[in-house]
Amino acid sequence: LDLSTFFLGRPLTAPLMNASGVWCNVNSQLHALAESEAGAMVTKSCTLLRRDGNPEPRYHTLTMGSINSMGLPNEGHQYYLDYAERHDYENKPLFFSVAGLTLDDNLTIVAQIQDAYTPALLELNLSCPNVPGKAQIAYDFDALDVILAEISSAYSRPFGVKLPPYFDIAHFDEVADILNRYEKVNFITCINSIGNGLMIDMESETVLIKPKQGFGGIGGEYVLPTALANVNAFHQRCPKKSIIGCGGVNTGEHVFMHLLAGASIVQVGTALYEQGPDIFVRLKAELAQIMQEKGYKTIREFQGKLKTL
Ligand SMILES: C=Cc1c(C(=O)O)[nH]c(=O)[nH]c1=O
Repeated sequence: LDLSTFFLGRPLTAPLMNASGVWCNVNSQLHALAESEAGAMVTKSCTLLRRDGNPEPRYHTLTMGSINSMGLPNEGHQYYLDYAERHDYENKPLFFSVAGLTLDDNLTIVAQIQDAYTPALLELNLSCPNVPGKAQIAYDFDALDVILAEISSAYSRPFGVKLPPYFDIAHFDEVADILNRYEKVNFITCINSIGNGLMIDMESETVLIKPKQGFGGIGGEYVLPTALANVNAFHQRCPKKSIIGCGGVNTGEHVFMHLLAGASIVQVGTALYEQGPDIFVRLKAELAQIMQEKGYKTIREFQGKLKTL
């Protein structure tokens, strides 16, 4: 039974990795991911300089997922470049997430990744919903076009984008048209959290997190249908690009659904946050069990083969 998958010519031991921001802020967490059964891993989205992020409480577990308004806390881009230098790329590929606060910051960080000759793969995060006063780039289609043009000319290697969820077919069409104009964008990670949800504590009649009057990104089981739709929408519209699925994954069935919808790799966020890196052992076993029952020997046999009625 072959759970391995190929991504940009690289064999991965499993089509599983963390979602950026989860279990990947500091070296101890990155080391744990490197030692885990995940087939790849990604660093926390970084800014030019270190950030404390938003005031706490800024993450809360919900019955079917999570709400977060972390505010982009990270150790600054150099910290992750230092990690990328030490990472064992024979063990598993490393993705490097960047979420600069300005276009210039993004260009500065990307230039330094370029100069570092690191084998890490750039995942440009265009979808952070939690930096007060900063609208998501990927919801501003002109800004999206500009940043892709700028990064494409500043960065000589293929890269990927981390997108927020879209909820309108016209938006899938328009964003895919923009992405397809950039052949250097050779993977798309769908989805980031569903921005600016709100949950309430009945006993205290209060919001659950401190930042932004309680508004935060929603993750976990709640977002699975939206995540699958975005994976499939971009899989259909961007045939020359690979899709990395993210959103709502907590079982082998969820992994199978993301792969069937068109994902090549599946990221785990909320469930990883709650259960830790051992989750990859369980997800691999559950996916293998499902493939066994269905008579699939490799992921290629069903990947992207979602049927319609
Ligand atoms: C990079 C910031 C992000 C954050 C954050 O640091 O608040 N939370 C998310 O759910 N998605 C993000 O992209």
